[in-house]
Amino acid sequence: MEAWYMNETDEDQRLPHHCEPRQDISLEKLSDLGVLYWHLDADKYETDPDLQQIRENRGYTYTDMITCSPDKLPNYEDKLKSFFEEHIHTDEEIRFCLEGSGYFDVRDGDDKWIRVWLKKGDMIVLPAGIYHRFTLDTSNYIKAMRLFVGEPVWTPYNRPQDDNPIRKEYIDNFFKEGSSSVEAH
Ligand SMILES: CSCCC(=O)/C(O)=C/O
Ligand SMILES: [Fe+2]
Repeated sequence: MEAWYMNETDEDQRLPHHCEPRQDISLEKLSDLGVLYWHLDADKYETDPDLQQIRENRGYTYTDMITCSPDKLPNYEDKLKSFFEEHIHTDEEIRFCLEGSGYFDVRDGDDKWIRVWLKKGDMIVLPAGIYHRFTLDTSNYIKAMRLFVGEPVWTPYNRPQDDNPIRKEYIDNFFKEGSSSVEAH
């Protein structure tokens, strides 16, 4: 997994959008934003004890698969457009990349975009309430496992969501005085 601050030019969203010079982001910085990461064996996902352990620890009872590519995803253009609208969810968004790759963009505490490049074997958790979006990269292909606690609710709430209780809870947990990420700096 690689992550970096984005340049916010109008270039194609599928390009990397590195700053010049590039500004890489550590896993620690991502965890300060509530973003969790593991690298697992994507070829063993059906029997992998490490994946099983994460599912048990975090209560991920539901799984399904999504393939995003022009020929595999129904309503491809509309779906990709809506994935790239900045939004939050009221639950975690959990994705485990089994094939291909794609970009999850998340906002940091200063409202800057961090681009997280998810590749085969990478598993990411975006916390409820974090502003984010998704795009394919130039490979135009990702197959991912989607995990969820209980019955899935995929509803996106597009920005602005400043009065949404889940957004407020996210801010309180990660950016208010006394929260773990603020104390760490
Ligand atoms: C590779 S999963 C597609 C993106 C998605 O499901 C989502 O909800 C983005 O926010
Ligand atoms: Fe999302």
